Amino acid sequence: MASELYLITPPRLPDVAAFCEDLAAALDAGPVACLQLRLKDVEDDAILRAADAILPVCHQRGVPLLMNDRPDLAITSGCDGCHVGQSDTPYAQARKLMGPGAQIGVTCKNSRHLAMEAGEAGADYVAFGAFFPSSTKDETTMASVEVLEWWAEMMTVPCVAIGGITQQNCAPLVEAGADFLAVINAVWGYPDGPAAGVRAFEAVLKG
Ligand SMILES: Cc1ncc(COP(=O)(O)OP(=O)(O)O)c(N)n1
Ligand SMILES: Cc1nc(C(=O)O)sc1CCOP(=O)(O)O
Ligand SMILES: [Mg+2]
Repeated sequence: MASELYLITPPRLPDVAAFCEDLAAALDAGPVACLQLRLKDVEDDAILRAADAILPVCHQRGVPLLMNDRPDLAITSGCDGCHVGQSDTPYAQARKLMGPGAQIGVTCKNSRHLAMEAGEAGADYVAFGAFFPSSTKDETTMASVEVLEWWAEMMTVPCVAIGGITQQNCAPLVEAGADFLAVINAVWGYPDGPAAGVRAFEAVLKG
């Protein structure tokens, strides 16, 4: 069983140019399956400027960029897809806006029902979490490893695990069958820098 790294940006990017240097180093350090641009409480203009700078860094390395929350901004900025939560644009509307070629994922917390609904509707992945307390996001629903095991055994739609995941605690999620581990702080806040954070995940994930 193999899991891949799904990287998410920090929630604020005060210096986008400096972030792009860190991002390039991180993507060059080891395998990253995709990047999600997740800026919270930030003006649309700033999100679009960030996407403009980040997109070439990703695409030069063959890494798709997904926009969090906002399929409309995903389209404007040329992102490859988007991630929507249960309080965001509904999946069906996101798909209608972005079209069949976009990669669209849906937050399903710890709910088999939400995941089956999203999977049947055509989501490219379902996301379960939070598996551990997160220093990035306070308000989360805790998820169990069992929901991952059940999904991985029963379904073919890929599943993402998120929430407080680190190089040290991710092994049970990998064993449970998570296709992707979505990570913020364990890479961007890694003591030796983001590139070292990606390398540390690579070492764990390749077993
Ligand atoms: C891969 C992935 N999984 C879950 C989330 C959380 O989405 P949501 O519940 O909409 O919360 P916010 O991220 O918008 O705060 C995610 N972004 N990515
Ligand atoms: C964005 C997000 N969504 C979550 C959920 O449970 O749906 S947890 C989370 C934060 C993930 O960041 P970190 O890897 O730093 O914990
Ligand atoms: Mg959201």
